[in-house]
Amino acid sequence: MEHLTDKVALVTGGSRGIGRATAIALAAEGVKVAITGRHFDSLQETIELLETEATAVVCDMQQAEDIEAAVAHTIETFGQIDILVNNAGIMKTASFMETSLEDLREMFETNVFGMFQMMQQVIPHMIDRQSGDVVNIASMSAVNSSPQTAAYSATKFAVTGLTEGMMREMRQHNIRTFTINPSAVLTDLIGETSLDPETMIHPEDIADVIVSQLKLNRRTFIKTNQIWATNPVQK
Ligand SMILES: NC(=O)C1=CN([C@@H]2O[C@H](COP(=O)(O)OP(=O)(O)OC[C@H]3O[C@@H](n4cnc5c(N)ncnc54)[C@H](O)[C@@H]3O)[C@@H](O)[C@H]2O)C=CC1
Ligand SMILES: CC(=O)C(C)=O
Repeated sequence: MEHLTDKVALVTGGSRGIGRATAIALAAEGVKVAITGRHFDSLQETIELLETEATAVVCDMQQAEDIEAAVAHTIETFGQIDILVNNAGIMKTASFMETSLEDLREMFETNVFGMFQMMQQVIPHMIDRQSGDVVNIASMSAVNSSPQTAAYSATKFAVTGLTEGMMREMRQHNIRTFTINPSAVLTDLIGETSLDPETMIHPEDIADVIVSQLKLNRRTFIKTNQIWATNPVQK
């Protein structure tokens, strides 16, 4: 297994949920962490939980200049980026006929275009160093689409396509790319559910999967996974 100590990670959407749990888990491994999000105060709350060198940058994934600045800040602060965790995302649910074009656009802006721009900013640094790990959070909604989530699913199917093609181009540079497909995780994004929270996946479980995959010997990686709750029960 690889050690992650002294590597540098940039985690988007680090203010809560899966992003915060991932930042905490990476920090516990000795990784230096930069987190991004839209609100300074909630980013600061995460920073206080990190037992490592850490920095926070306000960055709206819908703004290209914010993404550029966040990457520049991370490189200035830590000198490199070894691990990019593309986690920031939004979900708006509605029946197909009630889905507005505006909501579809907003989800694509954050979940796909933001991720695309973040990768285009970070990957050149990884190519220069002939090493790097990109972790893209897709979803089980990238595998199956369902009533009420056609538009969200479309963004996550797009994440899969974007990620796989990029991965096939970049592995010649020793850049590993992991697509993570969780089913329902207990976070603000999922909101109220009919499931007993204790039986759902918790954000820390996803963080554990990410850390364990990153620790694999660099000659190998898990291209895509599917993370399910073992026995989700109704409340
Ligand atoms: N919670 C769930 O059941 C599942 C979530 N996912 C994915 O996991 C990722 C993280 O979601 P959760 O932690 O569950 O949600 P969350 O709502 O708790 O956290 C989302 C994070 O993304 C950030 N974010 C949203 N829009 C942004 C923008 N325009 N610019 C910058 N940051 C922005 C938020 O501020 C927050 O930090 C998302 O990509 C989501 O689609 C995937 C499968 C299941
Ligand atoms: C929210 C989400 O992406 C699920 C339940 O797969």
